[in-house]
Amino acid sequence: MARITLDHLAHAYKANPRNAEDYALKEINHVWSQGGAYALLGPSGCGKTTLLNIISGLVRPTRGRVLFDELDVTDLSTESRNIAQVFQFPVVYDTMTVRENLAFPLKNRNVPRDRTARRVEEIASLLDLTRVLDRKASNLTADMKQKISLGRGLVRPDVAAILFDEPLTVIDPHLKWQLRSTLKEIHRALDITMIYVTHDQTEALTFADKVVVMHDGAVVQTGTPEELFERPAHTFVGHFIGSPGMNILPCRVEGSTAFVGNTMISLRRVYRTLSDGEHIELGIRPEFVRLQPKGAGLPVQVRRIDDIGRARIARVEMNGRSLAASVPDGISIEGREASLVLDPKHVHIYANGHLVAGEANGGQTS
Ligand SMILES: Nc1ncnc2c1ncn2[C@@H]1O[C@H](COP(=O)(O)OP(=O)(O)OP(=O)(O)O)[C@@H](O)[C@H]1O
Repeated sequence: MARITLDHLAHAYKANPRNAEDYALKEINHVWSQGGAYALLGPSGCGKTTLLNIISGLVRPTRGRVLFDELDVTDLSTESRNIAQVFQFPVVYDTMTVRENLAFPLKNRNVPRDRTARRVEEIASLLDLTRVLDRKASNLTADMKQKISLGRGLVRPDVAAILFDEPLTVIDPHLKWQLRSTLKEIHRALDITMIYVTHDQTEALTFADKVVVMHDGAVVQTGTPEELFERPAHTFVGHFIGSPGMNILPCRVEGSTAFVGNTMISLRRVYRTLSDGEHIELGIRPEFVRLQPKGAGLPVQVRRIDDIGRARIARVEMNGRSLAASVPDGISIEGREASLVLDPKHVHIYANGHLVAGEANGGQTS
């Protein structure tokens, strides 16, 4: 079990990288605490697998170091790093029984037979595999085989960390939600550092205590699911997390007022530091925007209203830009013209994509 430190880590697949665009992974400094449950979340191509492969030792970084506790492992092979990995597709021995498959990583390391047997029973019970322990793996479904792969990853109690690379890809959708919460329970039971790579926000937010969001080769925010929702540090995080994602509107800001077109929006904070050359945007989640009949607020045109069970969401348009808003109970809109009212507590201001803290009216940054 280990704390994992990424120290000035960067990676370029091309030789002699010159500028930021040449790097698949831009410089990262990060500490994964011992025993933490982390998700590495981002769209395809953002560099997740590259980072995971650097931690596991499959890829040597162009720059920087990887430390497991105090030990520099940058030049150590995957085998000597003492980590377990679970991949997208099952890695099982078809000719062996489920019990033999689960025992394999322990047998390989000469763990005594009675300890192996106890651990296999424990892991099988956590993954609900007990009833198939003596069946041959070859006869099982892809779901079951992937559970065995998960079990093989989890069975060694002494690993520095377990790395999961999109482990639920082959799992049947109706079993996915169940396995997601099972993995979370397993993390609590085993106290091992776990890093879970996914492009699926639901998987990341269910599994992880801390989510590391990547975009275009860089970490744009590390935070709890609540922090990512309440205070996205980058417009990408606002847009990528949430369903629907955060509304982003170009604006102009003067002190504590934002101007979106001709509409003035009062802000809770004061923004004195924005400079002229920066691209300024206002971000607010649909949950904090109310659709109202035409009147005060941002003038919009309603395209449609979706009933998503727990709420009604309006899809609206403003100057060719699509936005989403909540529809309060009892509101009915005649025709297409309507207004949006923003809750100032949840309005964020971004400069060139990055959150600007602003100052509270008392003069403190917040
Ligand atoms: N072996 C390689 N050689 C050259 N470029 C690579 C190599 N592996 C990945 N890349 C590039 O590095 C970037 C990051 O890829 P990476 O696979 O790490 O992203 P990812 O977020 O894991 O995406 P996915 O979920 O699709 O695997 C991409 O632009 C990809 O094309």
